[in-house]
Amino acid sequence: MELKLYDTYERRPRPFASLAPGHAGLYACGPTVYDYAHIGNLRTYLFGDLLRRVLQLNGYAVRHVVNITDVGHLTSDADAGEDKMEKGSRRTGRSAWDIAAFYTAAFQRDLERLRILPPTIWARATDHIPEQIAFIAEIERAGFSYRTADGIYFDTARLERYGHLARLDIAGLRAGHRVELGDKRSPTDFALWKFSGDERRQMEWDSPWGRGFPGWHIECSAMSTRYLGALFDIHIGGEDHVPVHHSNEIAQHEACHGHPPARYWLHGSFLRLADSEKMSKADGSFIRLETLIERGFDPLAYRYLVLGAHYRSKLVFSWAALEAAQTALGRLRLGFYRLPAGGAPDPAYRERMLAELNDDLNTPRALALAWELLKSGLPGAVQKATLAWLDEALGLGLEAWRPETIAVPDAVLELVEARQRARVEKRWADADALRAAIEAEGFSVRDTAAGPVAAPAG
Ligand SMILES: Nc1ncnc2c1ncn2[C@@H]1O[C@H](COP(=O)(O)OP(=O)(O)OP(=O)(O)O)[C@@H](O)[C@H]1O
Ligand SMILES: [Zn+2]
Repeated sequence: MELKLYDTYERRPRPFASLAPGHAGLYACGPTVYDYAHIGNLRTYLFGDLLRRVLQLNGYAVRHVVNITDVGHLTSDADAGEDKMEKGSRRTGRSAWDIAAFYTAAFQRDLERLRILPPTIWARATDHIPEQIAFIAEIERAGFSYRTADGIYFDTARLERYGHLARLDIAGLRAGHRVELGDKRSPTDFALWKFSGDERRQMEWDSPWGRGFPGWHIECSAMSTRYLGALFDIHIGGEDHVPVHHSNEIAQHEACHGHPPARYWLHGSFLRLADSEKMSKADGSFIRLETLIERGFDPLAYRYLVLGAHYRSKLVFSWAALEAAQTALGRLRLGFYRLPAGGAPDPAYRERMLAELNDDLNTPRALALAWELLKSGLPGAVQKATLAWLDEALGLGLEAWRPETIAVPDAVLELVEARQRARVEKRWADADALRAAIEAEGFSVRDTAAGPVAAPAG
C-alpha cells in the first residue's frame, strides 16, 4: 500500500519512494539545549517518532539522525542578539558546557517517558566543528559567501531559488526592510561563522576566518551530510523552520551541491496555548512534561492527545483536553489488557488502519478505527493482535501496561476486617474508631456491594 507524505517543498502530498530500496534516511532538527523542552517542542518530536514508526511499519529500515544544538543559535533569527547557550549559562550560573549536558539529558529523558524511539545517531553541534568549517570553506570556494566586520555571511542574492521552500517574497522583504542591516547586504543573508571579537565566549574555535563560532544553520548541513550523505530522503522539523532555518539549510546545500539536501520536507504544526500565539522557551513561561507529571498525568496521555490531532493541524493545549485524553487512554489500555492473547491481526482492519497511517500519517482516523475494532465483535484475541500491530505505529505501549495493583498491608486488612465485624454487630463507635485507625495508617476504606475496599488515601 502506497505511503503518501505531504511535502512542504512541493506543497502537495507525494507518494514516498526512498533512494535506496528498503532504507530511509531521516534527519530531524533537534533542540537547542539551553533550557528544558516544553510540550510544544515535544509535539514535534512525537511527530518525528510517528513518521519513523510508520516508515518502519512499511518495511523501511530507518536511519534517523537528530542533532543537538549546543552552540550558535542566537536569540534572534536575524543573526543579532546573543547565543542562547551563553544566555542560559548566565541565567543558571553554570557553564555553557554544563547546561548543554544537563538539558540534553533532560530532553532524552522526556523522549523516553513519551516512548519516543531514540534516533540511530545523536549528533552534537560542538562535536562537529571541523565538518562545519569544511562546509563553510566549500561555500566560500563556490563563491556564495562574503566577509563583514562580525562574520562570514551567506550571499542569498546569488541563488535564484532562495526561499523557495517558504515561498518567500524576496523583493517584498528587501523593499520593506526597515531594521538595521549591519554589514549584511540583504535581510535574508545569514551568518555562516561569527567572530568572537572582543566578547569573551565560553564556546569558541579557531577557523580560517578567525576565532569564533558557527552560525546556527551550518550544523545541520554539515551533520546531515556526514551521516546521511549529500542527498537523503526526508528532512523534518517544526513549522517555524520553514522560512528561516530550513530555507538556509537548502541555500547552503545548493551552493555546494546544486540541489537541496533532502527529497521530502515535512513540518509539524505548533502546539498552542488557548490564549497565546505560540509556546516559547524564550519567554520563560512554558509547560514541561514534568509539569504534567506533577499534576498527576501519565506522559502517555500527552502522547494520546497529540495523536488525536493530525500533525499538520493546529492543536490547542488545555488541561481539560489532557484529562479527556488520559481517560480515553485508560479505557484503551484496560480494553486491550482484558482481551485474550494468542490471535493474529485481522487483515481487513490492518489494511484500513495502514491506509489511514499511509495517508500522510492520519492518526485521528487510525485511533477511531481502534475504537471501532473494540466494538466490532471480532474474536478478542484477534482484536488484541490487531491493536498490538497498530500500536507499533502509535507507540502507546499497550502491551507493556498493567493495571496498578496497590498492595494493602496485612495490618490494615486486619483493621478493615475488624471494622466490618463491628459494623455487622452494630458497634458503631468501635467501627468509627477502627476507621480512624485505618486512616492513621494512610489508607481509606470504602464500602462497596462486594464488601469493604481499602486503598491508599488521597
Ligand atoms: N509550540 C511549538 N509546538 C511544536 N513544536 C515547536 C513549538 N515550538 C518549537 N517547536 C519545535 O521544537 C523544536 C526544537 O526547538 P528549539 O529547541 O530550537 O526551541 P524553541 O522552543 O523553538 O526555542 P525558542 O522558544 O527559544 O525560540 C523545533 O523543531 C521547533 O520547530
Ligand atoms: Zn536543522
